[in-house]
Amino acid sequence: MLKIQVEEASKRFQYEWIFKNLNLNLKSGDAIAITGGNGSGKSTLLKCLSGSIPLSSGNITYQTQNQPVADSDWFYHLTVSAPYMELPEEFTLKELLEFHFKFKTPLPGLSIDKIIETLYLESHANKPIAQFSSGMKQRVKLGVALFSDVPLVFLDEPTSNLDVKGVNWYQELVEQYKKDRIIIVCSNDSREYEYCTQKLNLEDYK
Ligand SMILES: Nc1ncnc2c1ncn2[C@@H]1O[C@H](COP(=O)(O)OP(=O)(O)OP(=O)(O)O)[C@@H](O)[C@H]1O
Repeated sequence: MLKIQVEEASKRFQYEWIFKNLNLNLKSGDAIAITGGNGSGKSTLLKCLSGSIPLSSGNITYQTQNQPVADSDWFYHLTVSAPYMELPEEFTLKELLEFHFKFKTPLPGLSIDKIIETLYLESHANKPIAQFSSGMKQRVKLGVALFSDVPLVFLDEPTSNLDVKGVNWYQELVEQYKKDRIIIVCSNDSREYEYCTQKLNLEDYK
């Protein structure tokens, strides 16, 4: 069981406050949508929650089995799919997955071949990522995030570049793989977070 506690979290860049005094408690099984207009701070909050940038004030703590997790170890417990994250373009899909799963374990029952099949990319397994379409790259990012055996998954704009079929695929995928995890989705599109049980609007923390 993973728990995340956020207390009076505030973030500013230079003199611009992005969010102030944000409190939040999450535990395994929770799915939360972080909403707000363009530039409201969704990606910034995601980066703070995942430990990639610091808060300006306040605290974020992670606990597993009621034991605190050191900030430097948070990344073992999470994956992120986000538009600003680059995939290694020179790898083929198979090489990318083999590389990623040297560091993270796939969920039980998932092999590299099964993952490629679930991504509907069987005929592209040996093609360099550089030659993938933007929608194919997005499916790879979502797959890498959701198929890793971690208790916390961050999804920033998960359906960007996906067509209608891709959006349906995403919705079915999350439904199947959200169980017993914390899912945090940054989004302006309700199709991306219909399954979320909680919603946090960043406009409320200015
Ligand atoms: N490294 C940085 N230095 C200074 N300002 C930054 C930095 N990163 C983000 N910002 C600013 O923080 C604000 C929030 O940006 P952020 O990307 O978090 O918004 P967002 O809600 O994710 O937007 P969008 O919906 O357009 O993706 C913006 O004004 C942005 O310019």
